[in-house]
Amino acid sequence: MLKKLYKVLPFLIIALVVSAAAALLDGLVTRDMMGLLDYALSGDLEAIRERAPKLLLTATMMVPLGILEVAANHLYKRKTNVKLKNYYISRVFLKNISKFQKENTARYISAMTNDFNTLEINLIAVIHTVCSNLLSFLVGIWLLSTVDKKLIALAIVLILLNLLISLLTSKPTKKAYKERSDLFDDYTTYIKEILSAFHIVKNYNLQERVTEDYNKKSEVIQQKGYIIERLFSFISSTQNFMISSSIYGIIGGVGYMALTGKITVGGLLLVVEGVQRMNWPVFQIIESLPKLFSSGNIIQKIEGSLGNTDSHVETIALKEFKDKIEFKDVAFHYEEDDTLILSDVNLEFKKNGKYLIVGPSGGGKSTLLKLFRKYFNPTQGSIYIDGHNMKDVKREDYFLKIANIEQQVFIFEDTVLNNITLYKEYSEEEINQAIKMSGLTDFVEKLPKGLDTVIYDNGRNISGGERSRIVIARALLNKASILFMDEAFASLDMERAREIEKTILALKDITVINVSHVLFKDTRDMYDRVITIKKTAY
Ligand SMILES: Nc1ncnc2c1ncn2[C@@H]1O[C@H](COP(=O)(O)OP(=O)(O)OP(=O)(O)O)[C@@H](O)[C@H]1O
Repeated sequence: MLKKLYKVLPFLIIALVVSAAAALLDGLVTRDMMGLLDYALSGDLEAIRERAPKLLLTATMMVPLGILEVAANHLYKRKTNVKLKNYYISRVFLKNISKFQKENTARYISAMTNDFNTLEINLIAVIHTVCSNLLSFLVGIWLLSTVDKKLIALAIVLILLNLLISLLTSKPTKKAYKERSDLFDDYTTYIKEILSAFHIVKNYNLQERVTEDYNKKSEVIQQKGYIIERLFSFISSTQNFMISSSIYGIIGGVGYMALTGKITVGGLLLVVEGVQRMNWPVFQIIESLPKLFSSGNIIQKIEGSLGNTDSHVETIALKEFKDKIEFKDVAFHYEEDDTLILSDVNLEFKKNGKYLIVGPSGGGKSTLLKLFRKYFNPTQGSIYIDGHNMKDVKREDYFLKIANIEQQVFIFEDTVLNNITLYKEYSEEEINQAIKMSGLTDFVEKLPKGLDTVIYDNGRNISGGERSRIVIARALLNKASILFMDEAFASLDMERAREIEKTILALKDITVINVSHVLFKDTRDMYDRVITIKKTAY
């Protein structure tokens, strides 16, 4: 993940160059002003007249440079945030479907919200803060060195002292941030759960209990936030003390030099100004370093959520489904349980054939479909597509050939049209045909804006049957070679289900594999084969 930061290095460099220019210009203005003060005290009006316009011009340039500095910093932060988030989401989508489904999605939500926010503040902003403050600090040293080079040694002592505090405090800071991030994972899971179970909470009058639990969890998170703040206030006050003592030491030293006539009044003020200029950057750097160090743990945690990816390399490209899919001596059990769900499966599915899979509840029908869909590989035996072991077939090629109609329907918060086409280009005729075949014509005609009507919140404003017909239209439009259906008609009335099933079974150029509890007498004969799965696991 850190490697991605190299890609935004040019933006960081631009931001720092602008910051350096602004700090240098500021330093020059300060130095020249103190010079003018010395001329004023010595009554040299000629020198003042000569230098004042130049100083005024230089000082005016500070305004546009300041604006540019803010803009460049903002650009760097924006680019970096977007880059890291892009990297994360694209890696998440590289995950195998089965592995992803096994994990708690709250982990990703927490990473994409809380952990990325922490990184934005503790890593992305801090990298810029540390570098730009270092530049301001160097300008401060330069100002001191124009008065007396020995003062640089004092500045170095100041840095070392504060660096030591940072290192000493970084360990507890790291720990507190990691604990807080883990707490956020649990918290997100919990919120996700109570919101998904909203109706159960209301129906069973569990509001009080849930509110109490929620308050307790919020309290723990707030407490952890308070511990982090307390830690930082301790760090800041110790640093304040160290920095103030060092500054007073330096000011005392140059005060003595001024009294003994070793430096001018302008020089004295320049030293005070230089020290002040070093004070703020040092404070900022030291405050930021523990945050920067704590980012390592968060990055590790984010990277951890990206693990668990399939390492098997698929080598076979599949241009077209030409002939058949065969299950040869296939047995399967889920990773976390040794009980065989399927065993001795020897089946052949011909291209454009129509197959119905029936069997008892828990018999393994959906599991068989998951093997078909490449969510899992068989524990024993193999599945072949056109003679190629399915395990080695590139999933992106295979997924282009298949369409799915499942019981669990997902509808995007978008128009009916986009939900049917899934943002791909189809002709009007193709779209109308899919709408007709899935029995959506009446529904679309009644909609206030027709196909442009927006469906809200996973289909809140439409019925279960309408949602499932949208998904049927989506699958038909996709013109896949193989259509997998898992209790696809469960939310439809018998009449409509039978009608759509007939339409689908009448399609010539598609292989249909339909898992269903229900077997209609009048569609039975339209299938090439009805396969009954027997329950293996008891
Ligand atoms: N992800 C999983 N991890 C472990 N066991 C699972 C998993 N999914 C399903 N099972 C188990 O596998 C068995 C078969 O489940 P499956 O969903 O394939 O059956 P099914 O025939 O489709 O049932 P139904 O008709 O009730 O949907 C069940 O005993 C189930 O508990």
